[in-house]
Amino acid sequence: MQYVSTRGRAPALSFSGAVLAGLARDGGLYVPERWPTLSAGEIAALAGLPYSEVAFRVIEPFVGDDIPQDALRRMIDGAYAGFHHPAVTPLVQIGPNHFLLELFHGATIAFKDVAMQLLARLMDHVLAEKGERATIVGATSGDTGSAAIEAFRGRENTDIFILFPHGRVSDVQRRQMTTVADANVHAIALEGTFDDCQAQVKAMFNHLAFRDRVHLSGVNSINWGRIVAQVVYYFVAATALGAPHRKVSFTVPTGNFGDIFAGHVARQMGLPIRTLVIATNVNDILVRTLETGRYETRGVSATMSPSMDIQVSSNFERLLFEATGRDADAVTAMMGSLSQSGAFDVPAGALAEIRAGFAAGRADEAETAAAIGRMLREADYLLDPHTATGVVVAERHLAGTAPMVTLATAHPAKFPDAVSAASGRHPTLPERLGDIFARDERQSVLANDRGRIEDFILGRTRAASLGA
Ligand SMILES: Cc1ncc(COP(=O)(O)O)c(C=O)c1O
Ligand SMILES: N[C@@H](CCOP(=O)(O)O)C(=O)O
Repeated sequence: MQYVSTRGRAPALSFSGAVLAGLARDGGLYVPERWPTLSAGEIAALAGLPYSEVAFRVIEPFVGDDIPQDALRRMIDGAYAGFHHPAVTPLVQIGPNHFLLELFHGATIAFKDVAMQLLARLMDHVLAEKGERATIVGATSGDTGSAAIEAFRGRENTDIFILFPHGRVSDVQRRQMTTVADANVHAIALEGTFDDCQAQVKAMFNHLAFRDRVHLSGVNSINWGRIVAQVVYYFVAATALGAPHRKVSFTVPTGNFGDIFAGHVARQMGLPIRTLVIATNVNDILVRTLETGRYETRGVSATMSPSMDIQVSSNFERLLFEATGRDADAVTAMMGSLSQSGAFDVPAGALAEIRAGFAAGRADEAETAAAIGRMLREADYLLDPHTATGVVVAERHLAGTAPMVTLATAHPAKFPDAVSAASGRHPTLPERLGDIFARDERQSVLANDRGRIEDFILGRTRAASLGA
């Protein structure tokens, strides 16, 4: 399987190449040259299998002969052995036709662990095969960073630098990043927003001399390795609810559009998904885009679901590529307009295509808080604020016979202040994180300046000497 860039001007790469590259050299995102499909029989056979077996069957067609099958199996088994629930991503019913897919049973109690645990193993494998080291950079609004640090800490072949918006993540999220003592881990509090962090990461990728010198690689959902691992749980949930014999809908709390794009991939592979519902907080650029056809950035507002306080939603580029019939020139023009003027218009045909497969809705702060309180009273279930936005929006789309699965993307204890204010109940941190407030913190506060960030990385990465 080869991977092509959404901007059409970077060389096609193998699976390993796309995973190591992160962002394509033309600024685009890698997607497979075609979608592998599973037949209805193959999908039906997934029901009830262990999570890691489903993962192998879903991921293997994207890898092909690039990684030996036994090595891929070992990495998948290792990635999910450490989860704290036997089902890895269990389903919980919260209403007559409404289910939560709990994605927070990994080490850092957010959905990012599901993909990051595998991505770290894939990268380690590929780097070891090549005898290389890499410098990993990532931008986080709180959850990607902690999951990435946990997955890459202490690994010999990688140094990891995570940029998070100074003062805009929860205390638990920050401490998950700043209390890790391993020498290859660097937590950078950037003076800016998440969008600034993400823009700096992309700028470093587009600074080719720096990129090559430090063997830059990325762990955000711009990396195809993240998306492919997230496709798996759509199959797990849908087959548990009767797919392929009946359709299932999903509501996805959305920011960077990686998680819901994974749902789109599952559908392209043959999983009968009725609707993919995009749920946002008041940072609702995607909802406005579906309503008006114009993608237009505005100032970002701080909310009780900070991981979704995002304006530039990276993976939407992958959907635009799909919806324009893989027209790389059209995508390049839209992304050019976005970086120049902060906006672009989605062509009418592409917009119709997107609207056919996706719905979208926003939940404001009051609605989100009310949902947290109500779910505790009615279902004795404590939602985290991101999941709560999903529940609010999902409830508007429950009509019909297809079961609705809302992705529960984080554990409420990651956001204790917001959750206790909304519900009156203080969520308890799982025991494995119990000492997080007793550990020493280590972070570097940096200005929002690419030169300063690159100097910081050059002074600390072990990959630079190899690439110099
Ligand atoms: C808890 C939580 N929910 C939802 C999201 C949004 O996911 P995505 O960026 O894949 O759209 C994020 C951040 O990515 C998150 O950390
Ligand atoms: N909400 C995310 C933002 C980055 O998303 P990613 O999926 O592209 O890594 C976070 O928690 O950091």
